Amino acid sequence: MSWSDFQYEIYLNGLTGAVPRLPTDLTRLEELTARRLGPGPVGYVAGSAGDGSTDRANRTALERRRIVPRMLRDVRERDLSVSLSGRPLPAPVALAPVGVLSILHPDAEPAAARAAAAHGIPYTLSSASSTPMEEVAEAMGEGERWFQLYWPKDVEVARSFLRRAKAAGYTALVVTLDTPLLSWRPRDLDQAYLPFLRGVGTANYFTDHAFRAGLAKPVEEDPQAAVMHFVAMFADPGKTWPDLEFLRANWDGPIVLKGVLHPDDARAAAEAGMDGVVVSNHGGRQVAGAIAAADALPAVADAVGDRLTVLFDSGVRTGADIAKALALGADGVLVGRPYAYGLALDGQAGVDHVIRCLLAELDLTLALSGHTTPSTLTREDLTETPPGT
Ligand SMILES: Cc1cc2nc3c(=O)[nH]c(=O)nc-3n(C[C@H](O)[C@H](O)[C@H](O)COP(=O)(O)O)c2cc1C
Ligand SMILES: O=C(O)C(=O)c1ccccc1
Repeated sequence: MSWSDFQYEIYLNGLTGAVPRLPTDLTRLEELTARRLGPGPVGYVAGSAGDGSTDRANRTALERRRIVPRMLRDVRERDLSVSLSGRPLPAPVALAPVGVLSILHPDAEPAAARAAAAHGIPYTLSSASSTPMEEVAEAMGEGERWFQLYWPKDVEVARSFLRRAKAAGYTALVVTLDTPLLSWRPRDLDQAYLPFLRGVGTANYFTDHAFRAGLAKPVEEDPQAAVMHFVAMFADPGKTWPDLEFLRANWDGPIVLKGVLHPDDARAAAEAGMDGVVVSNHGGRQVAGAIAAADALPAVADAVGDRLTVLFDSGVRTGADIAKALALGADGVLVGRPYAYGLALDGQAGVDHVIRCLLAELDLTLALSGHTTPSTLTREDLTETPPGT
């Protein structure tokens, strides 16, 4: 079975007049979602920080890199599987943590988790999910189960989350560093729309005994106060590098730091005993004016690629984008908004569609560029068009 069999499946279905329910060019999903959903939810998902310049730069930085295909290399047999920190994966792709998915579809996180599990692709559950982590863990099946931690101010809640995640069978911890505060997001500000203030994205907190212990009244009696407590404690702008010892001491699996853009921060992650980094600017949602993630990737890969697993996200929309990220030094990529739109448009089937499109296109991109495995892609396979041309 090859990932690109999906291509033939689509053509064969076409013989009976059927066409795919969603477009196979995933860059079209945002516009379709915008037509389907209200302006609040779509603004929240599609929006980004400030003037949107980093969001756009993420795409431009990938588009400026062009693949230089090689010919006559026998590409009949291909294998997309990789090993990340010694764990085998069927392809160098995972679903990024995206909080509050119930604003997009009632089936929310469990649907995304099931779609990923059906392909053996890791799903990263956000701390700010609309469904408690235990319930989503069930939906993830027996493969990898990644949990993303927003590192709370309250150390008891942090401890409790790590304990619960371990008990629920999560295999890796993804700690997001770039969101100690929520950024300036004009699309949300102009609509006065924030999901948490409407009680979405708090499921892990409201079910947590340590969180509940910090409330004057039970959540059920004063939900508004519970929401305000969540907003005040879900992240901590006071944390510094030595605090990572707490995570190492309280989590005995792999730890990946998400939101690293400077090679010195990547080196600090290695020195702190971390297992990996995600080169990411949070899909342009945090620092408007930040470096494009693809522009930051090569220096981080050079600094720690031999010591840490280097993952990448922010701007991946096509199989070719994945190939480019791998060529720039990533071991794997996370995909954010595309699967969120897939969920919004067609629930679990929509997420399945997004995964199949990305992996089929990656398989074909590799083959047509002269590769049979992700591991042979290097910077030599890319050219870079100077900015502004
Ligand atoms: C609606 C939305 C919610 C997000 N929630 C989280 C989150 O809870 N935790 C986190 O670490 N990242 C979160 N992210 C960032 C993604 O994990 C990822 O870094 C980003 O979406 C990648 O960029 P892309 O959307 O261009 O693929 C969120 C992104 C979006 C669009
Ligand atoms: O919106 C986001 O980008 C995000 O990361 C987030 C932060 C807090 C709660 C839910 C999602």
